[in-house]
Amino acid sequence: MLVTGKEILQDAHKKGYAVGAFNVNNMEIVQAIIQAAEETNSPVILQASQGGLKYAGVEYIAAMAKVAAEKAKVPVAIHLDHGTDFTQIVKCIRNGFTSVMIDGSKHPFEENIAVTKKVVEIAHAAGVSVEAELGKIGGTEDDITVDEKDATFTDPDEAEKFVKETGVDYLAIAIGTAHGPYKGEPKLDFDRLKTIKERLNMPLVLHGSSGVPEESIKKAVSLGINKINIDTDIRLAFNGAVRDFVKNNPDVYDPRKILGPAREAMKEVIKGKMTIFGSVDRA
Ligand SMILES: O=C(COP(=O)(O)O)N(O)CCCOP(=O)(O)O
Ligand SMILES: [Zn+2]
Repeated sequence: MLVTGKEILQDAHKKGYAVGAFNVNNMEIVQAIIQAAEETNSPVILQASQGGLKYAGVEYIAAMAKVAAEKAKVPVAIHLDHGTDFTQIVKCIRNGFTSVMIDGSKHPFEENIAVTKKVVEIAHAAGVSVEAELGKIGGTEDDITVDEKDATFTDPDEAEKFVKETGVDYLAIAIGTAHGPYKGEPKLDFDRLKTIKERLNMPLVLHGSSGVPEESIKKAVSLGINKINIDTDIRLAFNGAVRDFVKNNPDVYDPRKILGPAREAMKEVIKGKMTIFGSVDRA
């Protein structure tokens, strides 16, 4: 059933588990996520970045996600990931998204507060939940690039002021993760996470979670992470399955036969994440 991000994440926050937020760019990815959620009885967040909306069109993403959510036997929220453009954010709200991220992390602190407050006001008026970002999460994906040196961790004092002044529902924090594939093993600042959780006592979000070792993810969940963003690991599962199939079936040209195994491979990866996050049987 279609719910807001806040409904899903408040439960996760209260009971100490995390919910996967998986990026969608086409029908097979949407189906893989929903199948994984139903097979594990997990709540789940379908999310699209601005890059994903550019690729598929907001109407297509919204239509697929709404059908999927309304038919699903588990709670599903539809989330805009890394929204930076106010018009785009309003467009998502008008298209039925139940959660939006305003990523003001590239602005100075006071400006991040200002842009975030503006989105909270309009989103809450429409019954839509809001995620914001404080501190800079490094790494590269299609539309997001933050150099290592510019990646700055979230300051607990600033986080307290930020949340009080903006009224956001959940906060993406920078504690050592980065978007996209890792070169070495990411070292997460768990002490910082613990302090921020104690000070804010609200749902927290981890970006750049693909490739983070399982024990680090479990420790982050135990210390208060409740929404975990995954994109790269889904891309890698899709990519591997398609390449394998095409290599082994050079004469097959039916997209259903090529994309079907990719859907299955993505589903298995996503079910594994839900187990690690602790969202299994929480629906
Ligand atoms: O935090 C994450 C996922 O990080 P991961 O890929 O490292 O799992 N995200 O917000 C996904 C960002 C995807 O952006 P784009 O569609 O522009 O490439
Ligand atoms: Zn992200």
